[in-house]
This record gives sequence, structure tokens and C-alpha cells, in this order.
Amino acid sequence: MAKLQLIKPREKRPREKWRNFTDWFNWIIMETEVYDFRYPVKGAYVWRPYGMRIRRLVESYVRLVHDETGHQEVLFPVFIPYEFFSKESEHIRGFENEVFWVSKGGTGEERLVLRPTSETAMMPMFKLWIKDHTDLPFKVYQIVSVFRAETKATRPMIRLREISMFKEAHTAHANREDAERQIKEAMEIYKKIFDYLSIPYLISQRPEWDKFAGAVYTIAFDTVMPDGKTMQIGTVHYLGTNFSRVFDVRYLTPSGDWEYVHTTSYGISERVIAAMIAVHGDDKGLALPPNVAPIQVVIVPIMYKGTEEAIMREVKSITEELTNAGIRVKVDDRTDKTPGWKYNYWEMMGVPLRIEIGPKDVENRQVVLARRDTMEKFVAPREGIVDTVKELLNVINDNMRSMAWEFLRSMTTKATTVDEARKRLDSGGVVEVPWSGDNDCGMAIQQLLDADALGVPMDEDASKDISGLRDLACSDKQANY
Ligand SMILES: Nc1ncnc2c1ncn2[C@@H]1O[C@H](COS(=O)(=O)NC(=O)[C@@H](N)CS)[C@@H](O)[C@H]1O
Repeated sequence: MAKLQLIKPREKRPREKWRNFTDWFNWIIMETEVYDFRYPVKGAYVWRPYGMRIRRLVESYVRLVHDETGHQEVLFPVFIPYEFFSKESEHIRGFENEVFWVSKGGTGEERLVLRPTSETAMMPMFKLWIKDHTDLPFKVYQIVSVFRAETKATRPMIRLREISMFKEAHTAHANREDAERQIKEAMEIYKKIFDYLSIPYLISQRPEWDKFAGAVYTIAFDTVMPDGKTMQIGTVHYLGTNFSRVFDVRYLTPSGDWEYVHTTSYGISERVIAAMIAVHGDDKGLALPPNVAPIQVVIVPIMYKGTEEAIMREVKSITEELTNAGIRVKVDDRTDKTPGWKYNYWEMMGVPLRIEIGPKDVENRQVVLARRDTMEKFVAPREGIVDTVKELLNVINDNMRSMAWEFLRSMTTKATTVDEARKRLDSGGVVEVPWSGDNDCGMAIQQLLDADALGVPMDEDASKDISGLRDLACSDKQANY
């Protein structure tokens, strides 16, 4: 009798992150019940409980870093009167085709826009609140829904028409110098946020032709997604007096003159969560940095006949110790699932650390630890479990960050010829090429390479060895960047 070799059909791997990123991403946010994009409005989706727990952890850190740098939280109406919205010509030109109108409300007497961002909502109130130089610097932020009728295809959590976790900060200053000090502070705030989420980033000043509508200049944070494309995850804008002039926001200087305030604005959205999922996830599922993992440690008891009592006593005491130390713990003592099933499930949910406890472990006063980031498994003494876990969670945060930075660096290369640049771009990622700074040449480079410019790198370690290089498109011009 031939032995039937029963091979479990390889479960149809739902998606391979590196092979088909978008399918993988959409599968993972649904499979883990973070999000639900079946809501029947294009670009407006549902955050489910597990996703909300991640979101709240991210938001509380975003609030912390803004509160501790002198920003005050406010809440503005979602409606912007058309006459405010259309005051700043650049801004209206940039957003005109992207706004949602309130077509009817009561008698529909005034034309209202749903805020796509809130400069034109805030300026009229700044005018009422700011009178004197002692009112400056004035720094507020809000985390709200904003609405953009995106013309490009919408994508769950990435390109939305209702952006529901839009943190926008708006600040006013006595002069350009103080406003640019604020720009630097905003960049440091974003670095802290992305470091907290273990997301790597490139920082560049956007070219003139791709800055925020109404800005003097825009500085952007981008990350490289698994499909080799970049995603803008945060932006900082110096707005000069472009808005304060048209909204007449002035202050009395110490010498008794009236001056327009200089303003800035800087924003991030739920895209930062999408970036975190994309950068750290793998084919097993989510991999969440401990800082924002709703469950940081899942405990799986391994039950054997007659030992349940001892094991659950041990599980209970470890859970208490970890919880009292502020660690987010979950015990999975379901009896209808095998340990193996549970391992796969909690790996898919992205829980950074698993503790397994069986009869042998209770006997030997030890636990088995399993890391989600490296998938390593090892034994640790029961004694001092709180410190062991705390230490390990930090190690995991740092390791996830450095693994992600390694990937980003591998996707950022340099080229000095069109062919070389094209070759680099074909394998995805970002290529740095010599540019004179002339806008027409910059746009010609985009055409030549059929790629969009991120801008001029502002990372500290961006090497400046451009001596003798010519502009990639205008070879008669010396490269300056
Ligand atoms: N359609 C969208 N869906 C999701 N996130 C978006 C969308 N559009 C922009 N964002 C995110 O929101 C950030 C800020 O948007 S922005 O247009 O660049 N800047 C502003 O609106 C400024 N007023 C600063 S708040 C962007 O860096 C990007 O990460």
C-alpha cells in the first residue's frame, strides 16, 4: 500500500510584500482588522478597534512632542467661508480643484468649503488674537479630518479624500528669522515622531514647482516604500507673509511699528501609520514597533494534563508584574486553539514579543521569549522578567529602526549620467543627480528620467562632493546641488 504522502497545500500566501506591495498592504490592514476600506465612499475609510488603538498611541506621542515644544492644541470648524478660502491666490490656485463644497445647508446662503487644510480658517482668528510682539511666537495645532478631492487614484490610508488624522500646526512669528527657527524645530519634531515609529526618512527642500500652494518654500520628509516608490510622510512650510498680508495679521513691534507676522505650517497624517505598516511588515503580517503596539507582549500558556493550575498561576503572576510595570500584555489562554495557531496569529497581529510558558519552564523558573522582528526564540530566567522585557522592547524598537534605515539607504543612490540614473531608477528608490538649481533644467531632468524630483537633500550627512559636475540636463551649467 503506497504511503499517501499528504502534503498540506501551501496556503495561498495572501500577498508577498516585496512582489506586490499594494495587494499585500490592502490584505494586511483588512486581515488584522486595523482598517476597513469596504465603506462605500471613495477615499473615506473606517478605522476598526485594533487600528484605533495603534492610532491613539501614535496620536498621544504626536501631542506630547507638540505640547512639550510650546504648541497649544485648538479645534477649528471644518467649514471655511469661500471668501476666506480664496484670499491667498497661490493657495486657491493650488487647492481650487481639490476642495469639497457644502452644496446645500439650510438655505445655502453662503458658499462653504470643507477644509483641505486650515491656513485660511486660522488667519482670520490670528488677526483677532495677535496684537503685540509679546503675543509671539504663537503656536497652535489640531488633529482633525480634512477633505481633499484628490484627482489621483485614492488608496486606503495612503491617499484619502477624508484625511482623518491630519495633524496641522500653524505658527506666527515676529520675523523671518524666528519663523525659520520654528521650521527647524518642526523638523526636529518630525524626526522624533518618525524615530518613535522606527520609520526612516529622507529630508529635502521641494523644488519651486512642487512646493505647497502659498508657501515660500516647502521641506518634505519622504520614505521609500517596499515597491521602491517614495511616499511623502510629512511637510514643513515657511509661508512668509503670504497669508498674513492678505488676512492683515499684524503686530505692534517694540518700537511701535505695525509689522505683518511671518507664518509657518507643518502637517502629517495617517500616512505615518501606513508607512510604519509598510516598512516593518512582512509576509507573516504586521510587525509593530513596541512604542505603538497595542499589545507589546502576548503570553501563550502551553497546557499539559494536570499542569494547568501551576501554569496559569505563573502566567497570572507574570502578567501582573508586567502590567504593573506599564507594559501592554495580553494572555491568550483560549482552549480551542493550539499554541502553534496562536504563534502565527499574534505574529500576524504584529505583537513585538511573545512569552511561552510550559510545565518545564515553570519547573526551571524560566520563560521562552520569541521576538517578532528577528523571529528569534530564546530562554530567559523568570527572575527579573520585567527588566528583561523592558530592555528587549527597546532593543526591538532600535533594531526595527536600524533595519528600516538600512533598507532606505540601500534604495538611495547617486548618478552623474542619464543612463546611470535611469538604470538606478528602474530598480526603484531615489537617485541623486547633479543639478544647477535652474528650474527649467530641473524640470528637464524630470523629463529626461521620467521621474519626479523630491528636491534638494537636507539630511546632515548628504555629501556635497559636486565639484566639477555639470547639470544632468543642462550640461552648459555648473552643478550646484
Ligand atoms: N490625500 C492624502 N491622504 C493622506 N495623507 C495626505 C494626503 N495629502 C497630504 N497628506 C499628508 O499630509 C501632509 C501635509 O499635507 S500638505 O498638503 O503637504 N501640507 C499642508 O496641508 C500644510 N497646511 C501643513 S499642515 C503631507 O505631507 C502628507 O503626508
